[in-house]
Amino acid sequence: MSVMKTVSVSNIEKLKPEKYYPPFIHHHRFRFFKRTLWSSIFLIFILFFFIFSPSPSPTHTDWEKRVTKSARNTTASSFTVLVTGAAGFVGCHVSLALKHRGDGVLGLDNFNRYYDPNLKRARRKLLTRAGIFVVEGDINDSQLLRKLFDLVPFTHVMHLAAQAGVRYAMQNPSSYIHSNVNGFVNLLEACKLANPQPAVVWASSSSVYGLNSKVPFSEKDRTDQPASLYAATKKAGEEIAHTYNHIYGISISGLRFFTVYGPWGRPDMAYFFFTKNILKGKQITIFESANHGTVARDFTYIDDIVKGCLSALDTAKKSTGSGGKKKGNAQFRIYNLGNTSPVPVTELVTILEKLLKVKAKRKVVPMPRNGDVRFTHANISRWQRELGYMPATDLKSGLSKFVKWYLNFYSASKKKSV
Ligand SMILES: O=C(O)[C@H]1O[C@H](OP(=O)(O)OP(=O)(O)OC[C@H]2O[C@@H](n3ccc(=O)[nH]c3=O)[C@H](O)[C@@H]2O)[C@H](O)[C@@H](O)[C@@H]1O
Repeated sequence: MSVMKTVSVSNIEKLKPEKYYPPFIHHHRFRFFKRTLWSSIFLIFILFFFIFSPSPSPTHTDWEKRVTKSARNTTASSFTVLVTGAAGFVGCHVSLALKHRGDGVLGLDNFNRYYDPNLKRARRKLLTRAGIFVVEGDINDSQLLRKLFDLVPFTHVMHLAAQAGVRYAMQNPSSYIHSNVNGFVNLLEACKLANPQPAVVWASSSSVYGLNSKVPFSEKDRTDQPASLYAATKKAGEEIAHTYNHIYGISISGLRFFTVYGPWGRPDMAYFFFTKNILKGKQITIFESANHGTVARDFTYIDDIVKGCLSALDTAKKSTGSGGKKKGNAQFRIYNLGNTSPVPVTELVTILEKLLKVKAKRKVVPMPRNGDVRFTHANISRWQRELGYMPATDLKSGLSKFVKWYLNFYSASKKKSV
């Protein structure tokens, strides 16, 4: 008002177009400007968020749907199987075979870094294509296991998750206890409480025969002199399995695998890294026993092992307990799954040389004290008699299939990375 008084009318006329505003209007304009600015910034931020944020992670219900869909079987008489270690070598093959014949399969794998996780992820791609969902998680995670058992009434658990490898046990002993002892107990705890209780088929190892010298190894032979911590944890697994069978009525079948090899195999195994090194022109170290003695293995081809696993699942009887209570004696079995035809490691190298058409740079050294045993040889009469199967693949044919896969897989990955 005071301003109005001191300014003449003609001056006012002049001032108007020059935008004279009283102070309160100035104040409003400034607030309005500030608000608009902040709203625009906010809007831009929201826009950016929607445009550039990664696609939303699946909701919990999506995850549950994937779990139940994957585990759905095609006929009422087929199985619903939880396969632990599904992204592993044997796990991947067994999962595919089960799905192929109409069983519902849910995979579980922790994708650890013991060997190249890219290979595990490539195996997972195969499984996904076949309609198998692999849950990324550890068998030590009780909450996760409980959730899976709540969602799916598994009829069977094919337990193949483990810390594998004989020699690595000297570098990382606790990983063997973590997976092969703690993990196994944790899984059996979940099976014990499940309703219905599933029948469990799991992978033990030929290494439980340890320092035994009587061949071929029979399931009736002693298994109390393991040569490695790996073997000791597998032996512990067999005893733990017996306890859960005895107290809780879980039907359990242990399969003693004999040096399994084949396509999609494990890079930590000799046949695999020998192939890699022979192709690269690198030296390979071949162990020999005392007095230039032969070191040999009863190498068993993956397809034969898969058939062994499936026949063990097919002949597994139901568990008798429920909700942690035993209602009667349950089935307890152990089988050797071997080829029953041991081959010296030197011979394995000769076969690889022929298949790869490259001469290996061999260095023969005395077998270090690393947990390895001199030889393995399976007596498989029980497998034949009770599961009705005989392995059908000799080392030469099996390695030929492996080499074909190896060359294909790694030349394809190389092309992709270029
Ligand atoms: O059958 C089994 O129970 C076991 O078979 C394999 O263990 P292994 O038989 O020792 O297989 P590799 O590690 O592939 O060794 C095969 C042979 O090559 C020999 N070898 C290994 C490494 C090397 O540098 N040089 C060498 O001569 C070993 O002494 C052995 O005789 C697996 O690694 C174990 O996980 C499995 O449980």
